[in-house]
Amino acid sequence: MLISFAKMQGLGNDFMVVDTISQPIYFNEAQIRRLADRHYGIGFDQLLLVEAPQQPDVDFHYRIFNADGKEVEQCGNGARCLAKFVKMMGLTWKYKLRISTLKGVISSRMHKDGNVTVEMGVPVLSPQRIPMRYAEQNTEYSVETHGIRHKVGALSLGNPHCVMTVEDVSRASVDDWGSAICQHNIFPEQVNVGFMQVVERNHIKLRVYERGVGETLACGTGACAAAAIGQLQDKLDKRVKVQLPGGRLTIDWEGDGQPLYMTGPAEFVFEGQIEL
Ligand SMILES: N[C@H](CCC[C@H](N)C(=O)O)C(=O)O
Repeated sequence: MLISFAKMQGLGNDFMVVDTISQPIYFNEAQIRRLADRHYGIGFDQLLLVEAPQQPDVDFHYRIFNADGKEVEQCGNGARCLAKFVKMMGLTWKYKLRISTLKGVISSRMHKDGNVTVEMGVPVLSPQRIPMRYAEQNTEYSVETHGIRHKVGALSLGNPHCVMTVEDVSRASVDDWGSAICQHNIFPEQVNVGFMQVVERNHIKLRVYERGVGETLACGTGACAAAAIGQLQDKLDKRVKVQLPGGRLTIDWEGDGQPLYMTGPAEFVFEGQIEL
């Protein structure tokens, strides 16, 4: 069976995007892993499936699968690419969309300069709902791996994130510490691990070890998590420029109980077909 897809990327975080409205298709974990392979397959960090809405006042439903084949709850860079994809493919004429995911509804707005702003929802801070095995909610938690006690902030944007502050991101042990913390038993569903360097109160550098992928060039929900955790720890202001290896996002957050807004680019790379 030939499947049409688009390859897209948001600051180098790359995606295979499939319209499953006009071509109803499902992929099992093994197929996703094969397609994600950068030698034997198409190569991507996440697979995004665009589906018809499952509830009123929503334009599309959107399913997200990491390169390891597992379905996850949210993807920020993917949401910007999806907004551009549905417009490009003529699935909508709208510039503002409401998009449901596994854990909630987000909304996107496309700007004339091609950038997309996504309202990413209200971050969840209670440990039990991240989920994280900690009784009390705090702005900082200790997570010990390899005899090192890491201090991290943690929250959920539908998907779980923790963020540590480092002096210099270019020297952070992203792979070693990232994989150890990601699989730490304090996070029953694993976790995305951010390494944040505070340059100024409105500017950070960030690298992210993503659950189910490893380090990516950019992570939209990771940028949101770092901006919010940095604000909660009184290190950052309400608007933060987040410099990731793949490029820059702007994150706005009015504080606890309010939604996060992420603004950045979304690029179409190529369209193709693949035999499943
Ligand atoms: N790896 C993440 C999903 C993708 C998030 C990222 N690509 C983004 O832009 O938010 C997780 O397992 O929760």
